Amino acid sequence: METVIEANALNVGFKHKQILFDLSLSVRRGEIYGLIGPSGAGKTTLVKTIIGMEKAQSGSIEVLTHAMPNLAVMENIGYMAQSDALYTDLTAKENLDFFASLYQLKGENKKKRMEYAANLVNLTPDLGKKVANFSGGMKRRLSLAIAVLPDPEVLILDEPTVGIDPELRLSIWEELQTLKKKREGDSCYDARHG
Ligand SMILES: Nc1ncnc2c1ncn2[C@@H]1O[C@H](COP(=O)(O)OP(=O)(O)OP(=O)(O)O)[C@@H](O)[C@H]1O
Repeated sequence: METVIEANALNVGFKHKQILFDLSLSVRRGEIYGLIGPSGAGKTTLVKTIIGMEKAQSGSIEVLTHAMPNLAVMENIGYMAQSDALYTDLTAKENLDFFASLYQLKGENKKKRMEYAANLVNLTPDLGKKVANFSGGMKRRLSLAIAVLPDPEVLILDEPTVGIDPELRLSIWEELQTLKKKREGDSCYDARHG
């Protein structure tokens, strides 16, 4: 099976602190790859290095066979950050619409993807509400909806179900499993605490 994320001998650090030491990993197409570790271990740092937001001091990182950072590859990665990057003055629907446009979605396909993503996280009834009035869990759910919007080949989720109730958490994981089976094109990278 094709490798979609390939990290080799990565060393990443900030000023005087080394965070990742000689780290290598390989994620194949269709694989759900979970990363578990204590707070501060470097999970988010690794995620950011994979998508090209942090620079490695040495080593290499390729996504979909391209060295990162690579703008075209970025468009094929759904990324849900640990802290929600949402426009709180806009409604949930306006946020989805904005990010859908960033992902170059248009017309009927854009509408379908927005409906699918909102439904995935049970936010359809709340689409008209301003995000400023959302709870923490609702913001997490909207962030997850945004990550899946473009139907990406690689889905990177940093603690996706924190603050989401157990029932919805289960249904989100079931849906991610379905996505993986259905498309064989989704690779999920999930960072969470052990
Ligand atoms: N931009 C930065 N500048 C300096 N230090 C940083 C920076 N980003 C992260 N760190 C440090 O790197 C270490 C790893 O942080 P990181 O966020 O990757 O951990 P984590 O495993 O994701 O933790 P958590 O589970 O709490 O989110 C921490 O000690 C953190 O303070």
